[in-house]
Amino acid sequence: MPNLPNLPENSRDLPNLRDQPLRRPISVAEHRARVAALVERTPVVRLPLTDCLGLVLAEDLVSPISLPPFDNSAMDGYAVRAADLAGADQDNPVELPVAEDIPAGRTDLVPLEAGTAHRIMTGAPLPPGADAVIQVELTDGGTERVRLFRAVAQNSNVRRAASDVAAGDRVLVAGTALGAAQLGLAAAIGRTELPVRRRPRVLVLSTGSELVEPGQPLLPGQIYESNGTMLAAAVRAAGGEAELLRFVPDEVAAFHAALEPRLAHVDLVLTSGGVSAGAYEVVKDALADRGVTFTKVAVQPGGPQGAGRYQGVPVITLPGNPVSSLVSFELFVRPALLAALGHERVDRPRVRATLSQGITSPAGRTQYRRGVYDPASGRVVTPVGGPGSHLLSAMALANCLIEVPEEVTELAEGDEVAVLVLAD
Ligand SMILES: Nc1nc2c(c(=O)[nH]1)N[C@H]1C(S)=C(S)[C@@H](COP(=O)(O)OP(=O)(O)OC[C@H]3O[C@@H](n4cnc5c(N)ncnc54)[C@H](O)[C@@H]3O)O[C@H]1N2
Ligand code: MOO
Repeated sequence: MPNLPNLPENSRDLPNLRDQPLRRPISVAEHRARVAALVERTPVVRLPLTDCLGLVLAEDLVSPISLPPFDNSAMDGYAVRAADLAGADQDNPVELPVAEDIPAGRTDLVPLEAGTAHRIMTGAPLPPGADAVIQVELTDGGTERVRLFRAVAQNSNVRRAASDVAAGDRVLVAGTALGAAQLGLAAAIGRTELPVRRRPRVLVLSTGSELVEPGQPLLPGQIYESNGTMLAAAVRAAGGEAELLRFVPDEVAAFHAALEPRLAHVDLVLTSGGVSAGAYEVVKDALADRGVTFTKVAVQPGGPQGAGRYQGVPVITLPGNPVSSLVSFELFVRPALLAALGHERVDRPRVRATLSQGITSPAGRTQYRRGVYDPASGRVVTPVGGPGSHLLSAMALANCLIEVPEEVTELAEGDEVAVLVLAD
C-alpha cells in the first residue's frame, strides 16, 4: 500500500484517535510569546551590500567622507562668476569665452578666470573661482564663446561639499531596516559590506503520506504538496533562509530520519501537518515528550500548535491545513523571525476598517478571516471566502486578515474591525 503510514494489518490494532484532555486553549498572545522566547537573535556578520536587503543594521554607520565630496554642478550649463553676468537678460546677453569643458569625472581642476566661462555637466566639479552655474537652456549653448541670457545669483545650481553628509556624521543608526535608500547611502559613502544579523536558517518540513510532488499524476486520495512551497516563500519574505524538505511520510521513524541529519545546520525547524487529534499525527508522535509542547490556541484558523526545543533546536509545529499553516506563520513565526534579525517593528500594519458584509465567528476564539482591504474606498474591507482552513484560493486573493475578537460571534455590514495588512 503506497504512501501510507505503517498500518497494522489487523484493523482492530489500529491506533486510537487521541484522548484529547479538555484543557482550556491558550490565547494567541500566549502562544506568540512562547514562540518569541524560543527564537534567539542571530549572530552579527558582515555581508556584501547586495545581500543586505531587508536585513537590519547591527552597528551605527559613520561616514568617513563628506557627501558630496566636492562642490559640484547641479545642472548641465556653464560655470561662471555671478558678477560677470550682472544685468544680463534676453535683450542684453553677456558673451564670454568658453575656456574649459568639464564633464562629470574630470579630476584636474583648472581655475576659472574672471570674464570667462567653463562648460560644465551635472555632477562635475565646480572649478575654483566659479561661484554659480547657469543652465544651458538660458544660453546659446556655444562651445568657443557663449551668450548668456540671464543674470544668476551666487551659489545658483551649486551643490556644496558636505551639504548632504559631513565626514564623521552618523548617517544610520543600529536597528535600521536596510531598504534601497539605506543601501544606496552605504554605497555612496564607500562601504562594500555592512554588519547585520545573519538570516535565520529555517528547515521547512512538510509531513503527510498523501502528499505528491506537483507535476506528478495524482491518485485518488492524494494531493499536491503546497505548504512547503508556501512556508519557504513566507520564510524568505521575512528575511530568513529556507531549506525545504517535503514529502516526509506520516511515520515517526521516517520523520526522525529526515529531521535529525539537518538539525545541526538550522536555527529553527518549522513543520506542517501531523499535530491534531488523528490516529497518525507524526509530528506530535515524534516530538511530544521530547521537548515540544502541543497545545490548542484559541484561534481560527490555526488551532492546533506546538512549540519547543528538540535536541536544543527551536521547533514550531504548524497545522497542516494550508490556510491554518500560513495564518499561523503570520501570527507566530513571522514576528519571531523578524525579531531574530533585530527588527524593532515585527507586526504587520494594523488599521481600522468597515466591513462590506456581515461575518460570523466561533465563540472563544480569535478569528482571522481573509479579506481585501482597499484604503482608497473609505477603508472598506471585504471578506473573501469562508472561514474554512482549506480555502487556499481565497487566501491567495486576500491582502489582509480581518481580526474578530474571541468574544465576538457576529459582525454586521458596516461594523468596524481591526485589519492586519499583509500586502498593498
Ligand atoms: N478531532 C479533531 N480533528 C481535527 C482537529 C481537532 O481539534 N480535533 N483540528 C482540526 C484543525 S483546526 C486543523 S487545522 C487540522 C490540523 O491537522 P494536522 O496539523 O494534523 O494536519 P494534517 O491532518 O496532516 O493535514 C490537515 C489537512 O491539510 C492538508 N495538508 C497537510 N499538509 C499539507 C501540505 N504540505 N500541502 C498541502 N496540504 C497539506 C492535509 O491533506 C489535510 O487535508 O486538524 C483538524 N482536525
Ligand atoms: O484551526 Mo484549523 O487551523 O482552523 O483549520
